[in-house]
Amino acid sequence: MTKTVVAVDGPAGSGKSSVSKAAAKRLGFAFLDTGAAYRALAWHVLDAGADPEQGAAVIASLASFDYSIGTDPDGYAVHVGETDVTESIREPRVSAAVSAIARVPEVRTHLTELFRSIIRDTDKPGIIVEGRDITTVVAPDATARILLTASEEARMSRRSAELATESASDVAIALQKRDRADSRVVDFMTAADGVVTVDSTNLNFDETVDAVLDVIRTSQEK
Ligand SMILES: Nc1ncnc2c1ncn2[C@@H]1O[C@H](COP(=O)(O)OP(=O)(O)O)[C@@H](O)[C@H]1O
Ligand SMILES: Nc1ccn([C@@H]2O[C@H](COP(=O)(O)OP(=O)(O)O)[C@@H](O)[C@H]2O)c(=O)n1
Repeated sequence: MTKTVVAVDGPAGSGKSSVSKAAAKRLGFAFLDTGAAYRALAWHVLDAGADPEQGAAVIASLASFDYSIGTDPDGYAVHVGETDVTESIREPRVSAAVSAIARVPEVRTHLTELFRSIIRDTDKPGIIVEGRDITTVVAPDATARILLTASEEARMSRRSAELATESASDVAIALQKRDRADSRVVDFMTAADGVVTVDSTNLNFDETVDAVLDVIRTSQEK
């Protein structure tokens, strides 16, 4: 049986991770959070005391980047070497550093290869892969390709509801800044040819999961 690959892209806070995870659980599929890898590399660069703005230092750190991530949608751990970084990669200092390392072409090539090998190796009937360039670069031949969007206002209020320790305005500013920096590298605000847009602005969580499952079902029938 051929493996179903589902590619999901979109801006920060659009629901990529939570919605993809829920859809993967419903389908018995694996789930891959590619943003976690970019975050883990940013963590690794900071941990080594290197400057994430220095492309050469970031490229040099790839050699010692011993990364692993689980693909179980019920819970996955992210490791760099022996260190469990599942929680620490969500810290604001990592979020603030990640766009700088993500714009280095050598980083993108390295991580794209890693994602493709994880997709190849999964033993589940399918995998949902979410990020910024999955529909266009990592898996342009995916069975289903989805751009998950939501208004900036909805994305910011969802994200600030999650991060109780920070003020809503700090979260909003950081999110806008990261989206702006990221969209200079990859276009995740407009759907490429053949990519289906799911706008979750006026959908609740379950309705968004259902909309994504519908797109997957329709693509599998083709
Ligand atoms: N349609 C929706 N309606 C309400 N809340 C949502 C919806 N989709 C996602 N969320 C919530 O928004 C927050 C951000 O979602 P997340 O999956 O982390 O986004 P992303 O991975 O795109 O950054 C999460 O708390 C999630 O539960
Ligand atoms: N496919 C991807 C995924 C993430 N990224 C980068 O990784 C960062 C973190 O991604 P994420 O998906 O964890 O971010 P959130 O949208 O969940 O906050 C993004 O801000 C991008 O800089 C990327 O460049 N390409």
